[in-house]
Amino acid sequence: MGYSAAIAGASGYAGGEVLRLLLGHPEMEIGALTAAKSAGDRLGAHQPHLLPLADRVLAPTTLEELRGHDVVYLALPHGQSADIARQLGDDVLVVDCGADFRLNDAAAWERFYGTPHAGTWPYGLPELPGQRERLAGARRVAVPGCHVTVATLALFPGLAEQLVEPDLTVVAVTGTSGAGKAPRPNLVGSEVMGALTPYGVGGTHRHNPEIVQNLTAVTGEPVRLSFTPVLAPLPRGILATCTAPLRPGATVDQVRAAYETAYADEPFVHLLPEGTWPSTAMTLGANTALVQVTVDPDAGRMVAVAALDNLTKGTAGGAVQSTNLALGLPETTGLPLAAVAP
Ligand SMILES: NC(=O)C1=CN([C@@H]2O[C@H](COP(=O)(O)OP(=O)(O)OC[C@H]3O[C@@H](n4cnc5c(N)ncnc54)[C@H](OP(=O)(O)O)[C@@H]3O)[C@@H](O)[C@H]2O)C=CC1
Ligand SMILES: CC(=O)N[C@@H](CCC(=O)OP(=O)(O)O)C(=O)O
Repeated sequence: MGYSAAIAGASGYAGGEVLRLLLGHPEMEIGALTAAKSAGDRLGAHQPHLLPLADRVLAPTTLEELRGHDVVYLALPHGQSADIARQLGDDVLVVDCGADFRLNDAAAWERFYGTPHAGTWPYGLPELPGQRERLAGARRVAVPGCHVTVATLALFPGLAEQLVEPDLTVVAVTGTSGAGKAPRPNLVGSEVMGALTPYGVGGTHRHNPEIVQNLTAVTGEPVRLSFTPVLAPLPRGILATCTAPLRPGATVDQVRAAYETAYADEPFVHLLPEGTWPSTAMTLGANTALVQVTVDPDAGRMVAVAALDNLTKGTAGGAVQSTNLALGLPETTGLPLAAVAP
């Protein structure tokens, strides 16, 4: 074992998925596990699927518990990461699954999160152009939001090759685990089961500025985005349907070639064979994003669809992938390519 890792927020969904992946990671030893009101409980009371760790006891989330590890994963509610991260030394790799350090633009942060901006860290989406270089050797990583990962991967190759106008629509159907474990009125079983429900409609969802940030960096032009998330009665998974107007003269062959080139060497992002469309079920538990793209000639638009597991490639898998890059390990170490089916 090369590195020790502490996990803050180990009783939550994101922390639990980080732990599931680290249990299969040959270079990682699992150190402190911390929580807030669950401190003092057995991990097994909150994560019964993580049998090898069931008898570990959750500690309070304090500096004393977290320091002394090579890597600290923060899987805490928004706004809880900055204080802890500030106190951990620069020799520690801190990987934040929350939003605190994702945005460059302090005004956008304050508009969507309503608190002062904590800062900006290297962004944990290795597939974005130039990002692997920024993650190599990093000591701080901001893991993207799950809707942001799926929308960015669905759209960036077409934008990067200037085949579509930066005037985007994204409708992302998402499973309920994206909302975390804390109970919410619209997330009780009888409200969710048998229903599809939009939320964060009309440009109000906090992932809007993060998607725009990523795609503006790719195009170098201002990006207009209409993003609508839809809650679905699934525990895991996001399916994003994304469209953009074709630029004059752009063809379906050029669009397909752009995606083939962008993803040819990617270990975790796969362009499916023509005619096969992604489904969330193809990605469950795997660190994969599956993509398909075509052109709707009557609408004059590119249509790109991507699926991933919000807890794996959408959070914890992205976190471990970025950890591998930051530590100089092979990027794929410990990360599953095979999903669970049916
Ligand atoms: N779920 C997802 O798909 C994704 C989640 N994320 C991000 O990951 C982070 C965690 O989300 P998720 O796991 O879903 O949330 P959960 O509600 O499932 O878990 C939250 C965790 O944080 C702990 N916690 C709560 N308040 C505090 C506090 N004040 N100090 C220390 N620990 C605290 C909880 O402990 P206790 O049990 O004791 O309350 C629990 O372990 C969030 O920032 C989220 O936005 C990012 C991408 C996707
Ligand atoms: C179903 C659901 O509520 N999903 C969450 C996605 C959470 C996520 O990706 O994480 P961050 O909160 O870290 O950005 C949402 O839309 O807010």
